[in-house]
Amino acid sequence: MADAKLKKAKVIFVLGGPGSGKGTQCEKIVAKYGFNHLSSGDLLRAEVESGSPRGKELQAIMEKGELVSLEIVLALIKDAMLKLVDKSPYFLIDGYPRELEQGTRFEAEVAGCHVVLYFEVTEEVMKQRLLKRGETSGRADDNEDTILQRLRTFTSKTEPVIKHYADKGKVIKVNASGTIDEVFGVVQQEFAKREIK
Ligand SMILES: Nc1ncnc2c1ncn2[C@H]1C[C@H](O)[C@@H](COP(=O)(O)OP(=O)(O)O)O1
Ligand SMILES: [Mg+2]
Repeated sequence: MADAKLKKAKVIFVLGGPGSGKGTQCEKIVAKYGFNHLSSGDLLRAEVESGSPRGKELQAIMEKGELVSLEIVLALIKDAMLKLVDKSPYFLIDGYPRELEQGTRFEAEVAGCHVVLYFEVTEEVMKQRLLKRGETSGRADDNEDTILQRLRTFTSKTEPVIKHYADKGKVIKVNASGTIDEVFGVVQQEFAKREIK
């Protein structure tokens, strides 16, 4: 059920393949605009860290590069949003929706989608960035086999989500192959065009 408190929420779905720079750009957006940032991956990893039975189940799924159940992700995001909505109405929802049903269920049960920020970059660049990140991230899924599986999951499941929102004129497509500051420059221009501030 949608919560009245979340009516004022302005949701920005942040999408892009693994390693496209979603987390990096969200950090820069938060620093400049003060928006709330929720990464479904971070919320899930926090659940794993907690060592709960649900966390253990989640870990097994994530190590295979598969997607976890819709109900769990939705509940984690909604709880987190309720705690933050008084701080800023804008929410960067990073790495969600991963598949179309996640988007439609989110819009029905949590809040509407204001806009989708999509970071586009080639698979080769994503792979290189992730292998580099894997040297220090400690993330179990930053290894070559899992990376390939995650890229495949992105193409088959998440690209249709982008198409769905593009058909509604809601997608801001950003070429994410430049430097971090170049990419952020484009993000700021696009936000200004849409009076996102
Ligand atoms: N524009 C850019 N140029 C070079 N490296 C970048 C970059 N944006 C991000 N990175 C680095 C930071 C990370 O080590 C890695 C993946 O970035 P990330 O923000 O964690 O991606 P995502 O959250 O989309 O998986 O690539
Ligand atoms: Mg990330």
